[in-house]
Amino acid sequence: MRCHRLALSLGLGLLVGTIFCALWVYVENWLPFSYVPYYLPCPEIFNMKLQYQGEKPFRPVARSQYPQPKLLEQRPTELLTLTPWLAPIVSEGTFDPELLQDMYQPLNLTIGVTAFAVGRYTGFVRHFLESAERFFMHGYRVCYYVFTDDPAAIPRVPLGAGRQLSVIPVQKHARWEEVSTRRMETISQHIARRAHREVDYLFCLDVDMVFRNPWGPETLGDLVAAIHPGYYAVPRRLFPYERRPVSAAFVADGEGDFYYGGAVFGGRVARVYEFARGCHMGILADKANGVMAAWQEESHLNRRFISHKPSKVLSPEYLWDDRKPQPPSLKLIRFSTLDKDTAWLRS
Ligand SMILES: CC(=O)N[C@H]1[C@@H](OP(=O)(O)OP(=O)(O)OC[C@H]2O[C@@H](n3ccc(=O)[nH]c3=O)[C@H](O)[C@@H]2O)O[C@H](CO)[C@H](O)[C@@H]1O
Ligand SMILES: [Mn+2]
Repeated sequence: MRCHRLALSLGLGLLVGTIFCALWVYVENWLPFSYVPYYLPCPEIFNMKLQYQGEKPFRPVARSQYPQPKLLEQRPTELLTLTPWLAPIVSEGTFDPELLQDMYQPLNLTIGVTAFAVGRYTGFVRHFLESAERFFMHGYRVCYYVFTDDPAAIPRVPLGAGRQLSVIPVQKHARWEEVSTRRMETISQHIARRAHREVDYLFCLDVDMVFRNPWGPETLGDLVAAIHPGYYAVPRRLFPYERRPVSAAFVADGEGDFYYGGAVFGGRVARVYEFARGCHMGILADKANGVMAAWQEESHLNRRFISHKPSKVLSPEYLWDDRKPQPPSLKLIRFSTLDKDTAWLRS
């Protein structure tokens, strides 16, 4: 009998103990535990859990038929300031340079520039760099990446504080179209290998050009395109897009926003990587089919900007051509193509 009672009380004790433990674990989960000293104003913030919603993947624009935005829409001397997808179109008078300077300077940004100088194009580097030192992103850290087949021919232009030049050897291709087109491949590889660690923003520029007026933080954006000086007042059916459906750069009639120049594009380094890589993919697809697009990588760039809209558009102030007279709609020229002997350069 005694034995029976002992076993019963032991079992009961075990049951009570188990219930107590389970209750404790349950209650402990509900107790707001905190390692935060009492003097913090709102310790409960440390016990709050954020419900992260995975970042939505970017989807290319699928709709292709809609009215063309016109740069000279309002009055012949006034440029459009906003695209239909709400990207600012940057031109003199649309921004306050001092305000932008105050906003961007404390961010301590580094801006990269790529320029290719292959073959006789090495002759442009001095003028390009000297004018950039005068006008490009004044007061910011700048990394110039000059890609060349002849490093010895690149002049050592004196650079301002916080500005540096890297000369990167590249292979020379026999045809100039190949040199121009291969830039997309080289740029994306260079970003992946190196530039993504060194710069916040990257601009990819033609080297046969010169800066004539300030180019500042107003140009910074996620993905930046520049309107080509030859086609800013032209209906889009006359844009020199690639029109053969066999090419990956094909653009149908009735598609397109602005015709952008291949001489200027840029943005946040990660976005430039995606962009240049995408263009390179199109170029590779064309190559596999034995096709060279009408304006080489510029055709692929234009194709891609239709589905991957730029978040900021630079007016032709940022991509002008010295061979054209300055129109009344442009208050100043900031970056311009030099008059050059194309046949000699490319021979
Ligand atoms: C204003 C504008 O949008 N210009 C575009 C246009 O003509 P462009 O006549 O301006 O092309 P271009 O002769 O300047 O070549 C483009 C760039 O490739 C480099 N390069 C080219 C050839 C060479 O032998 N060595 C060399 O280094 C150099 O950096 C040059 O600036 O069409 C080209 C493709 O056909 C590019 O899309 C250019 O960006
Ligand atoms: Mn050029």
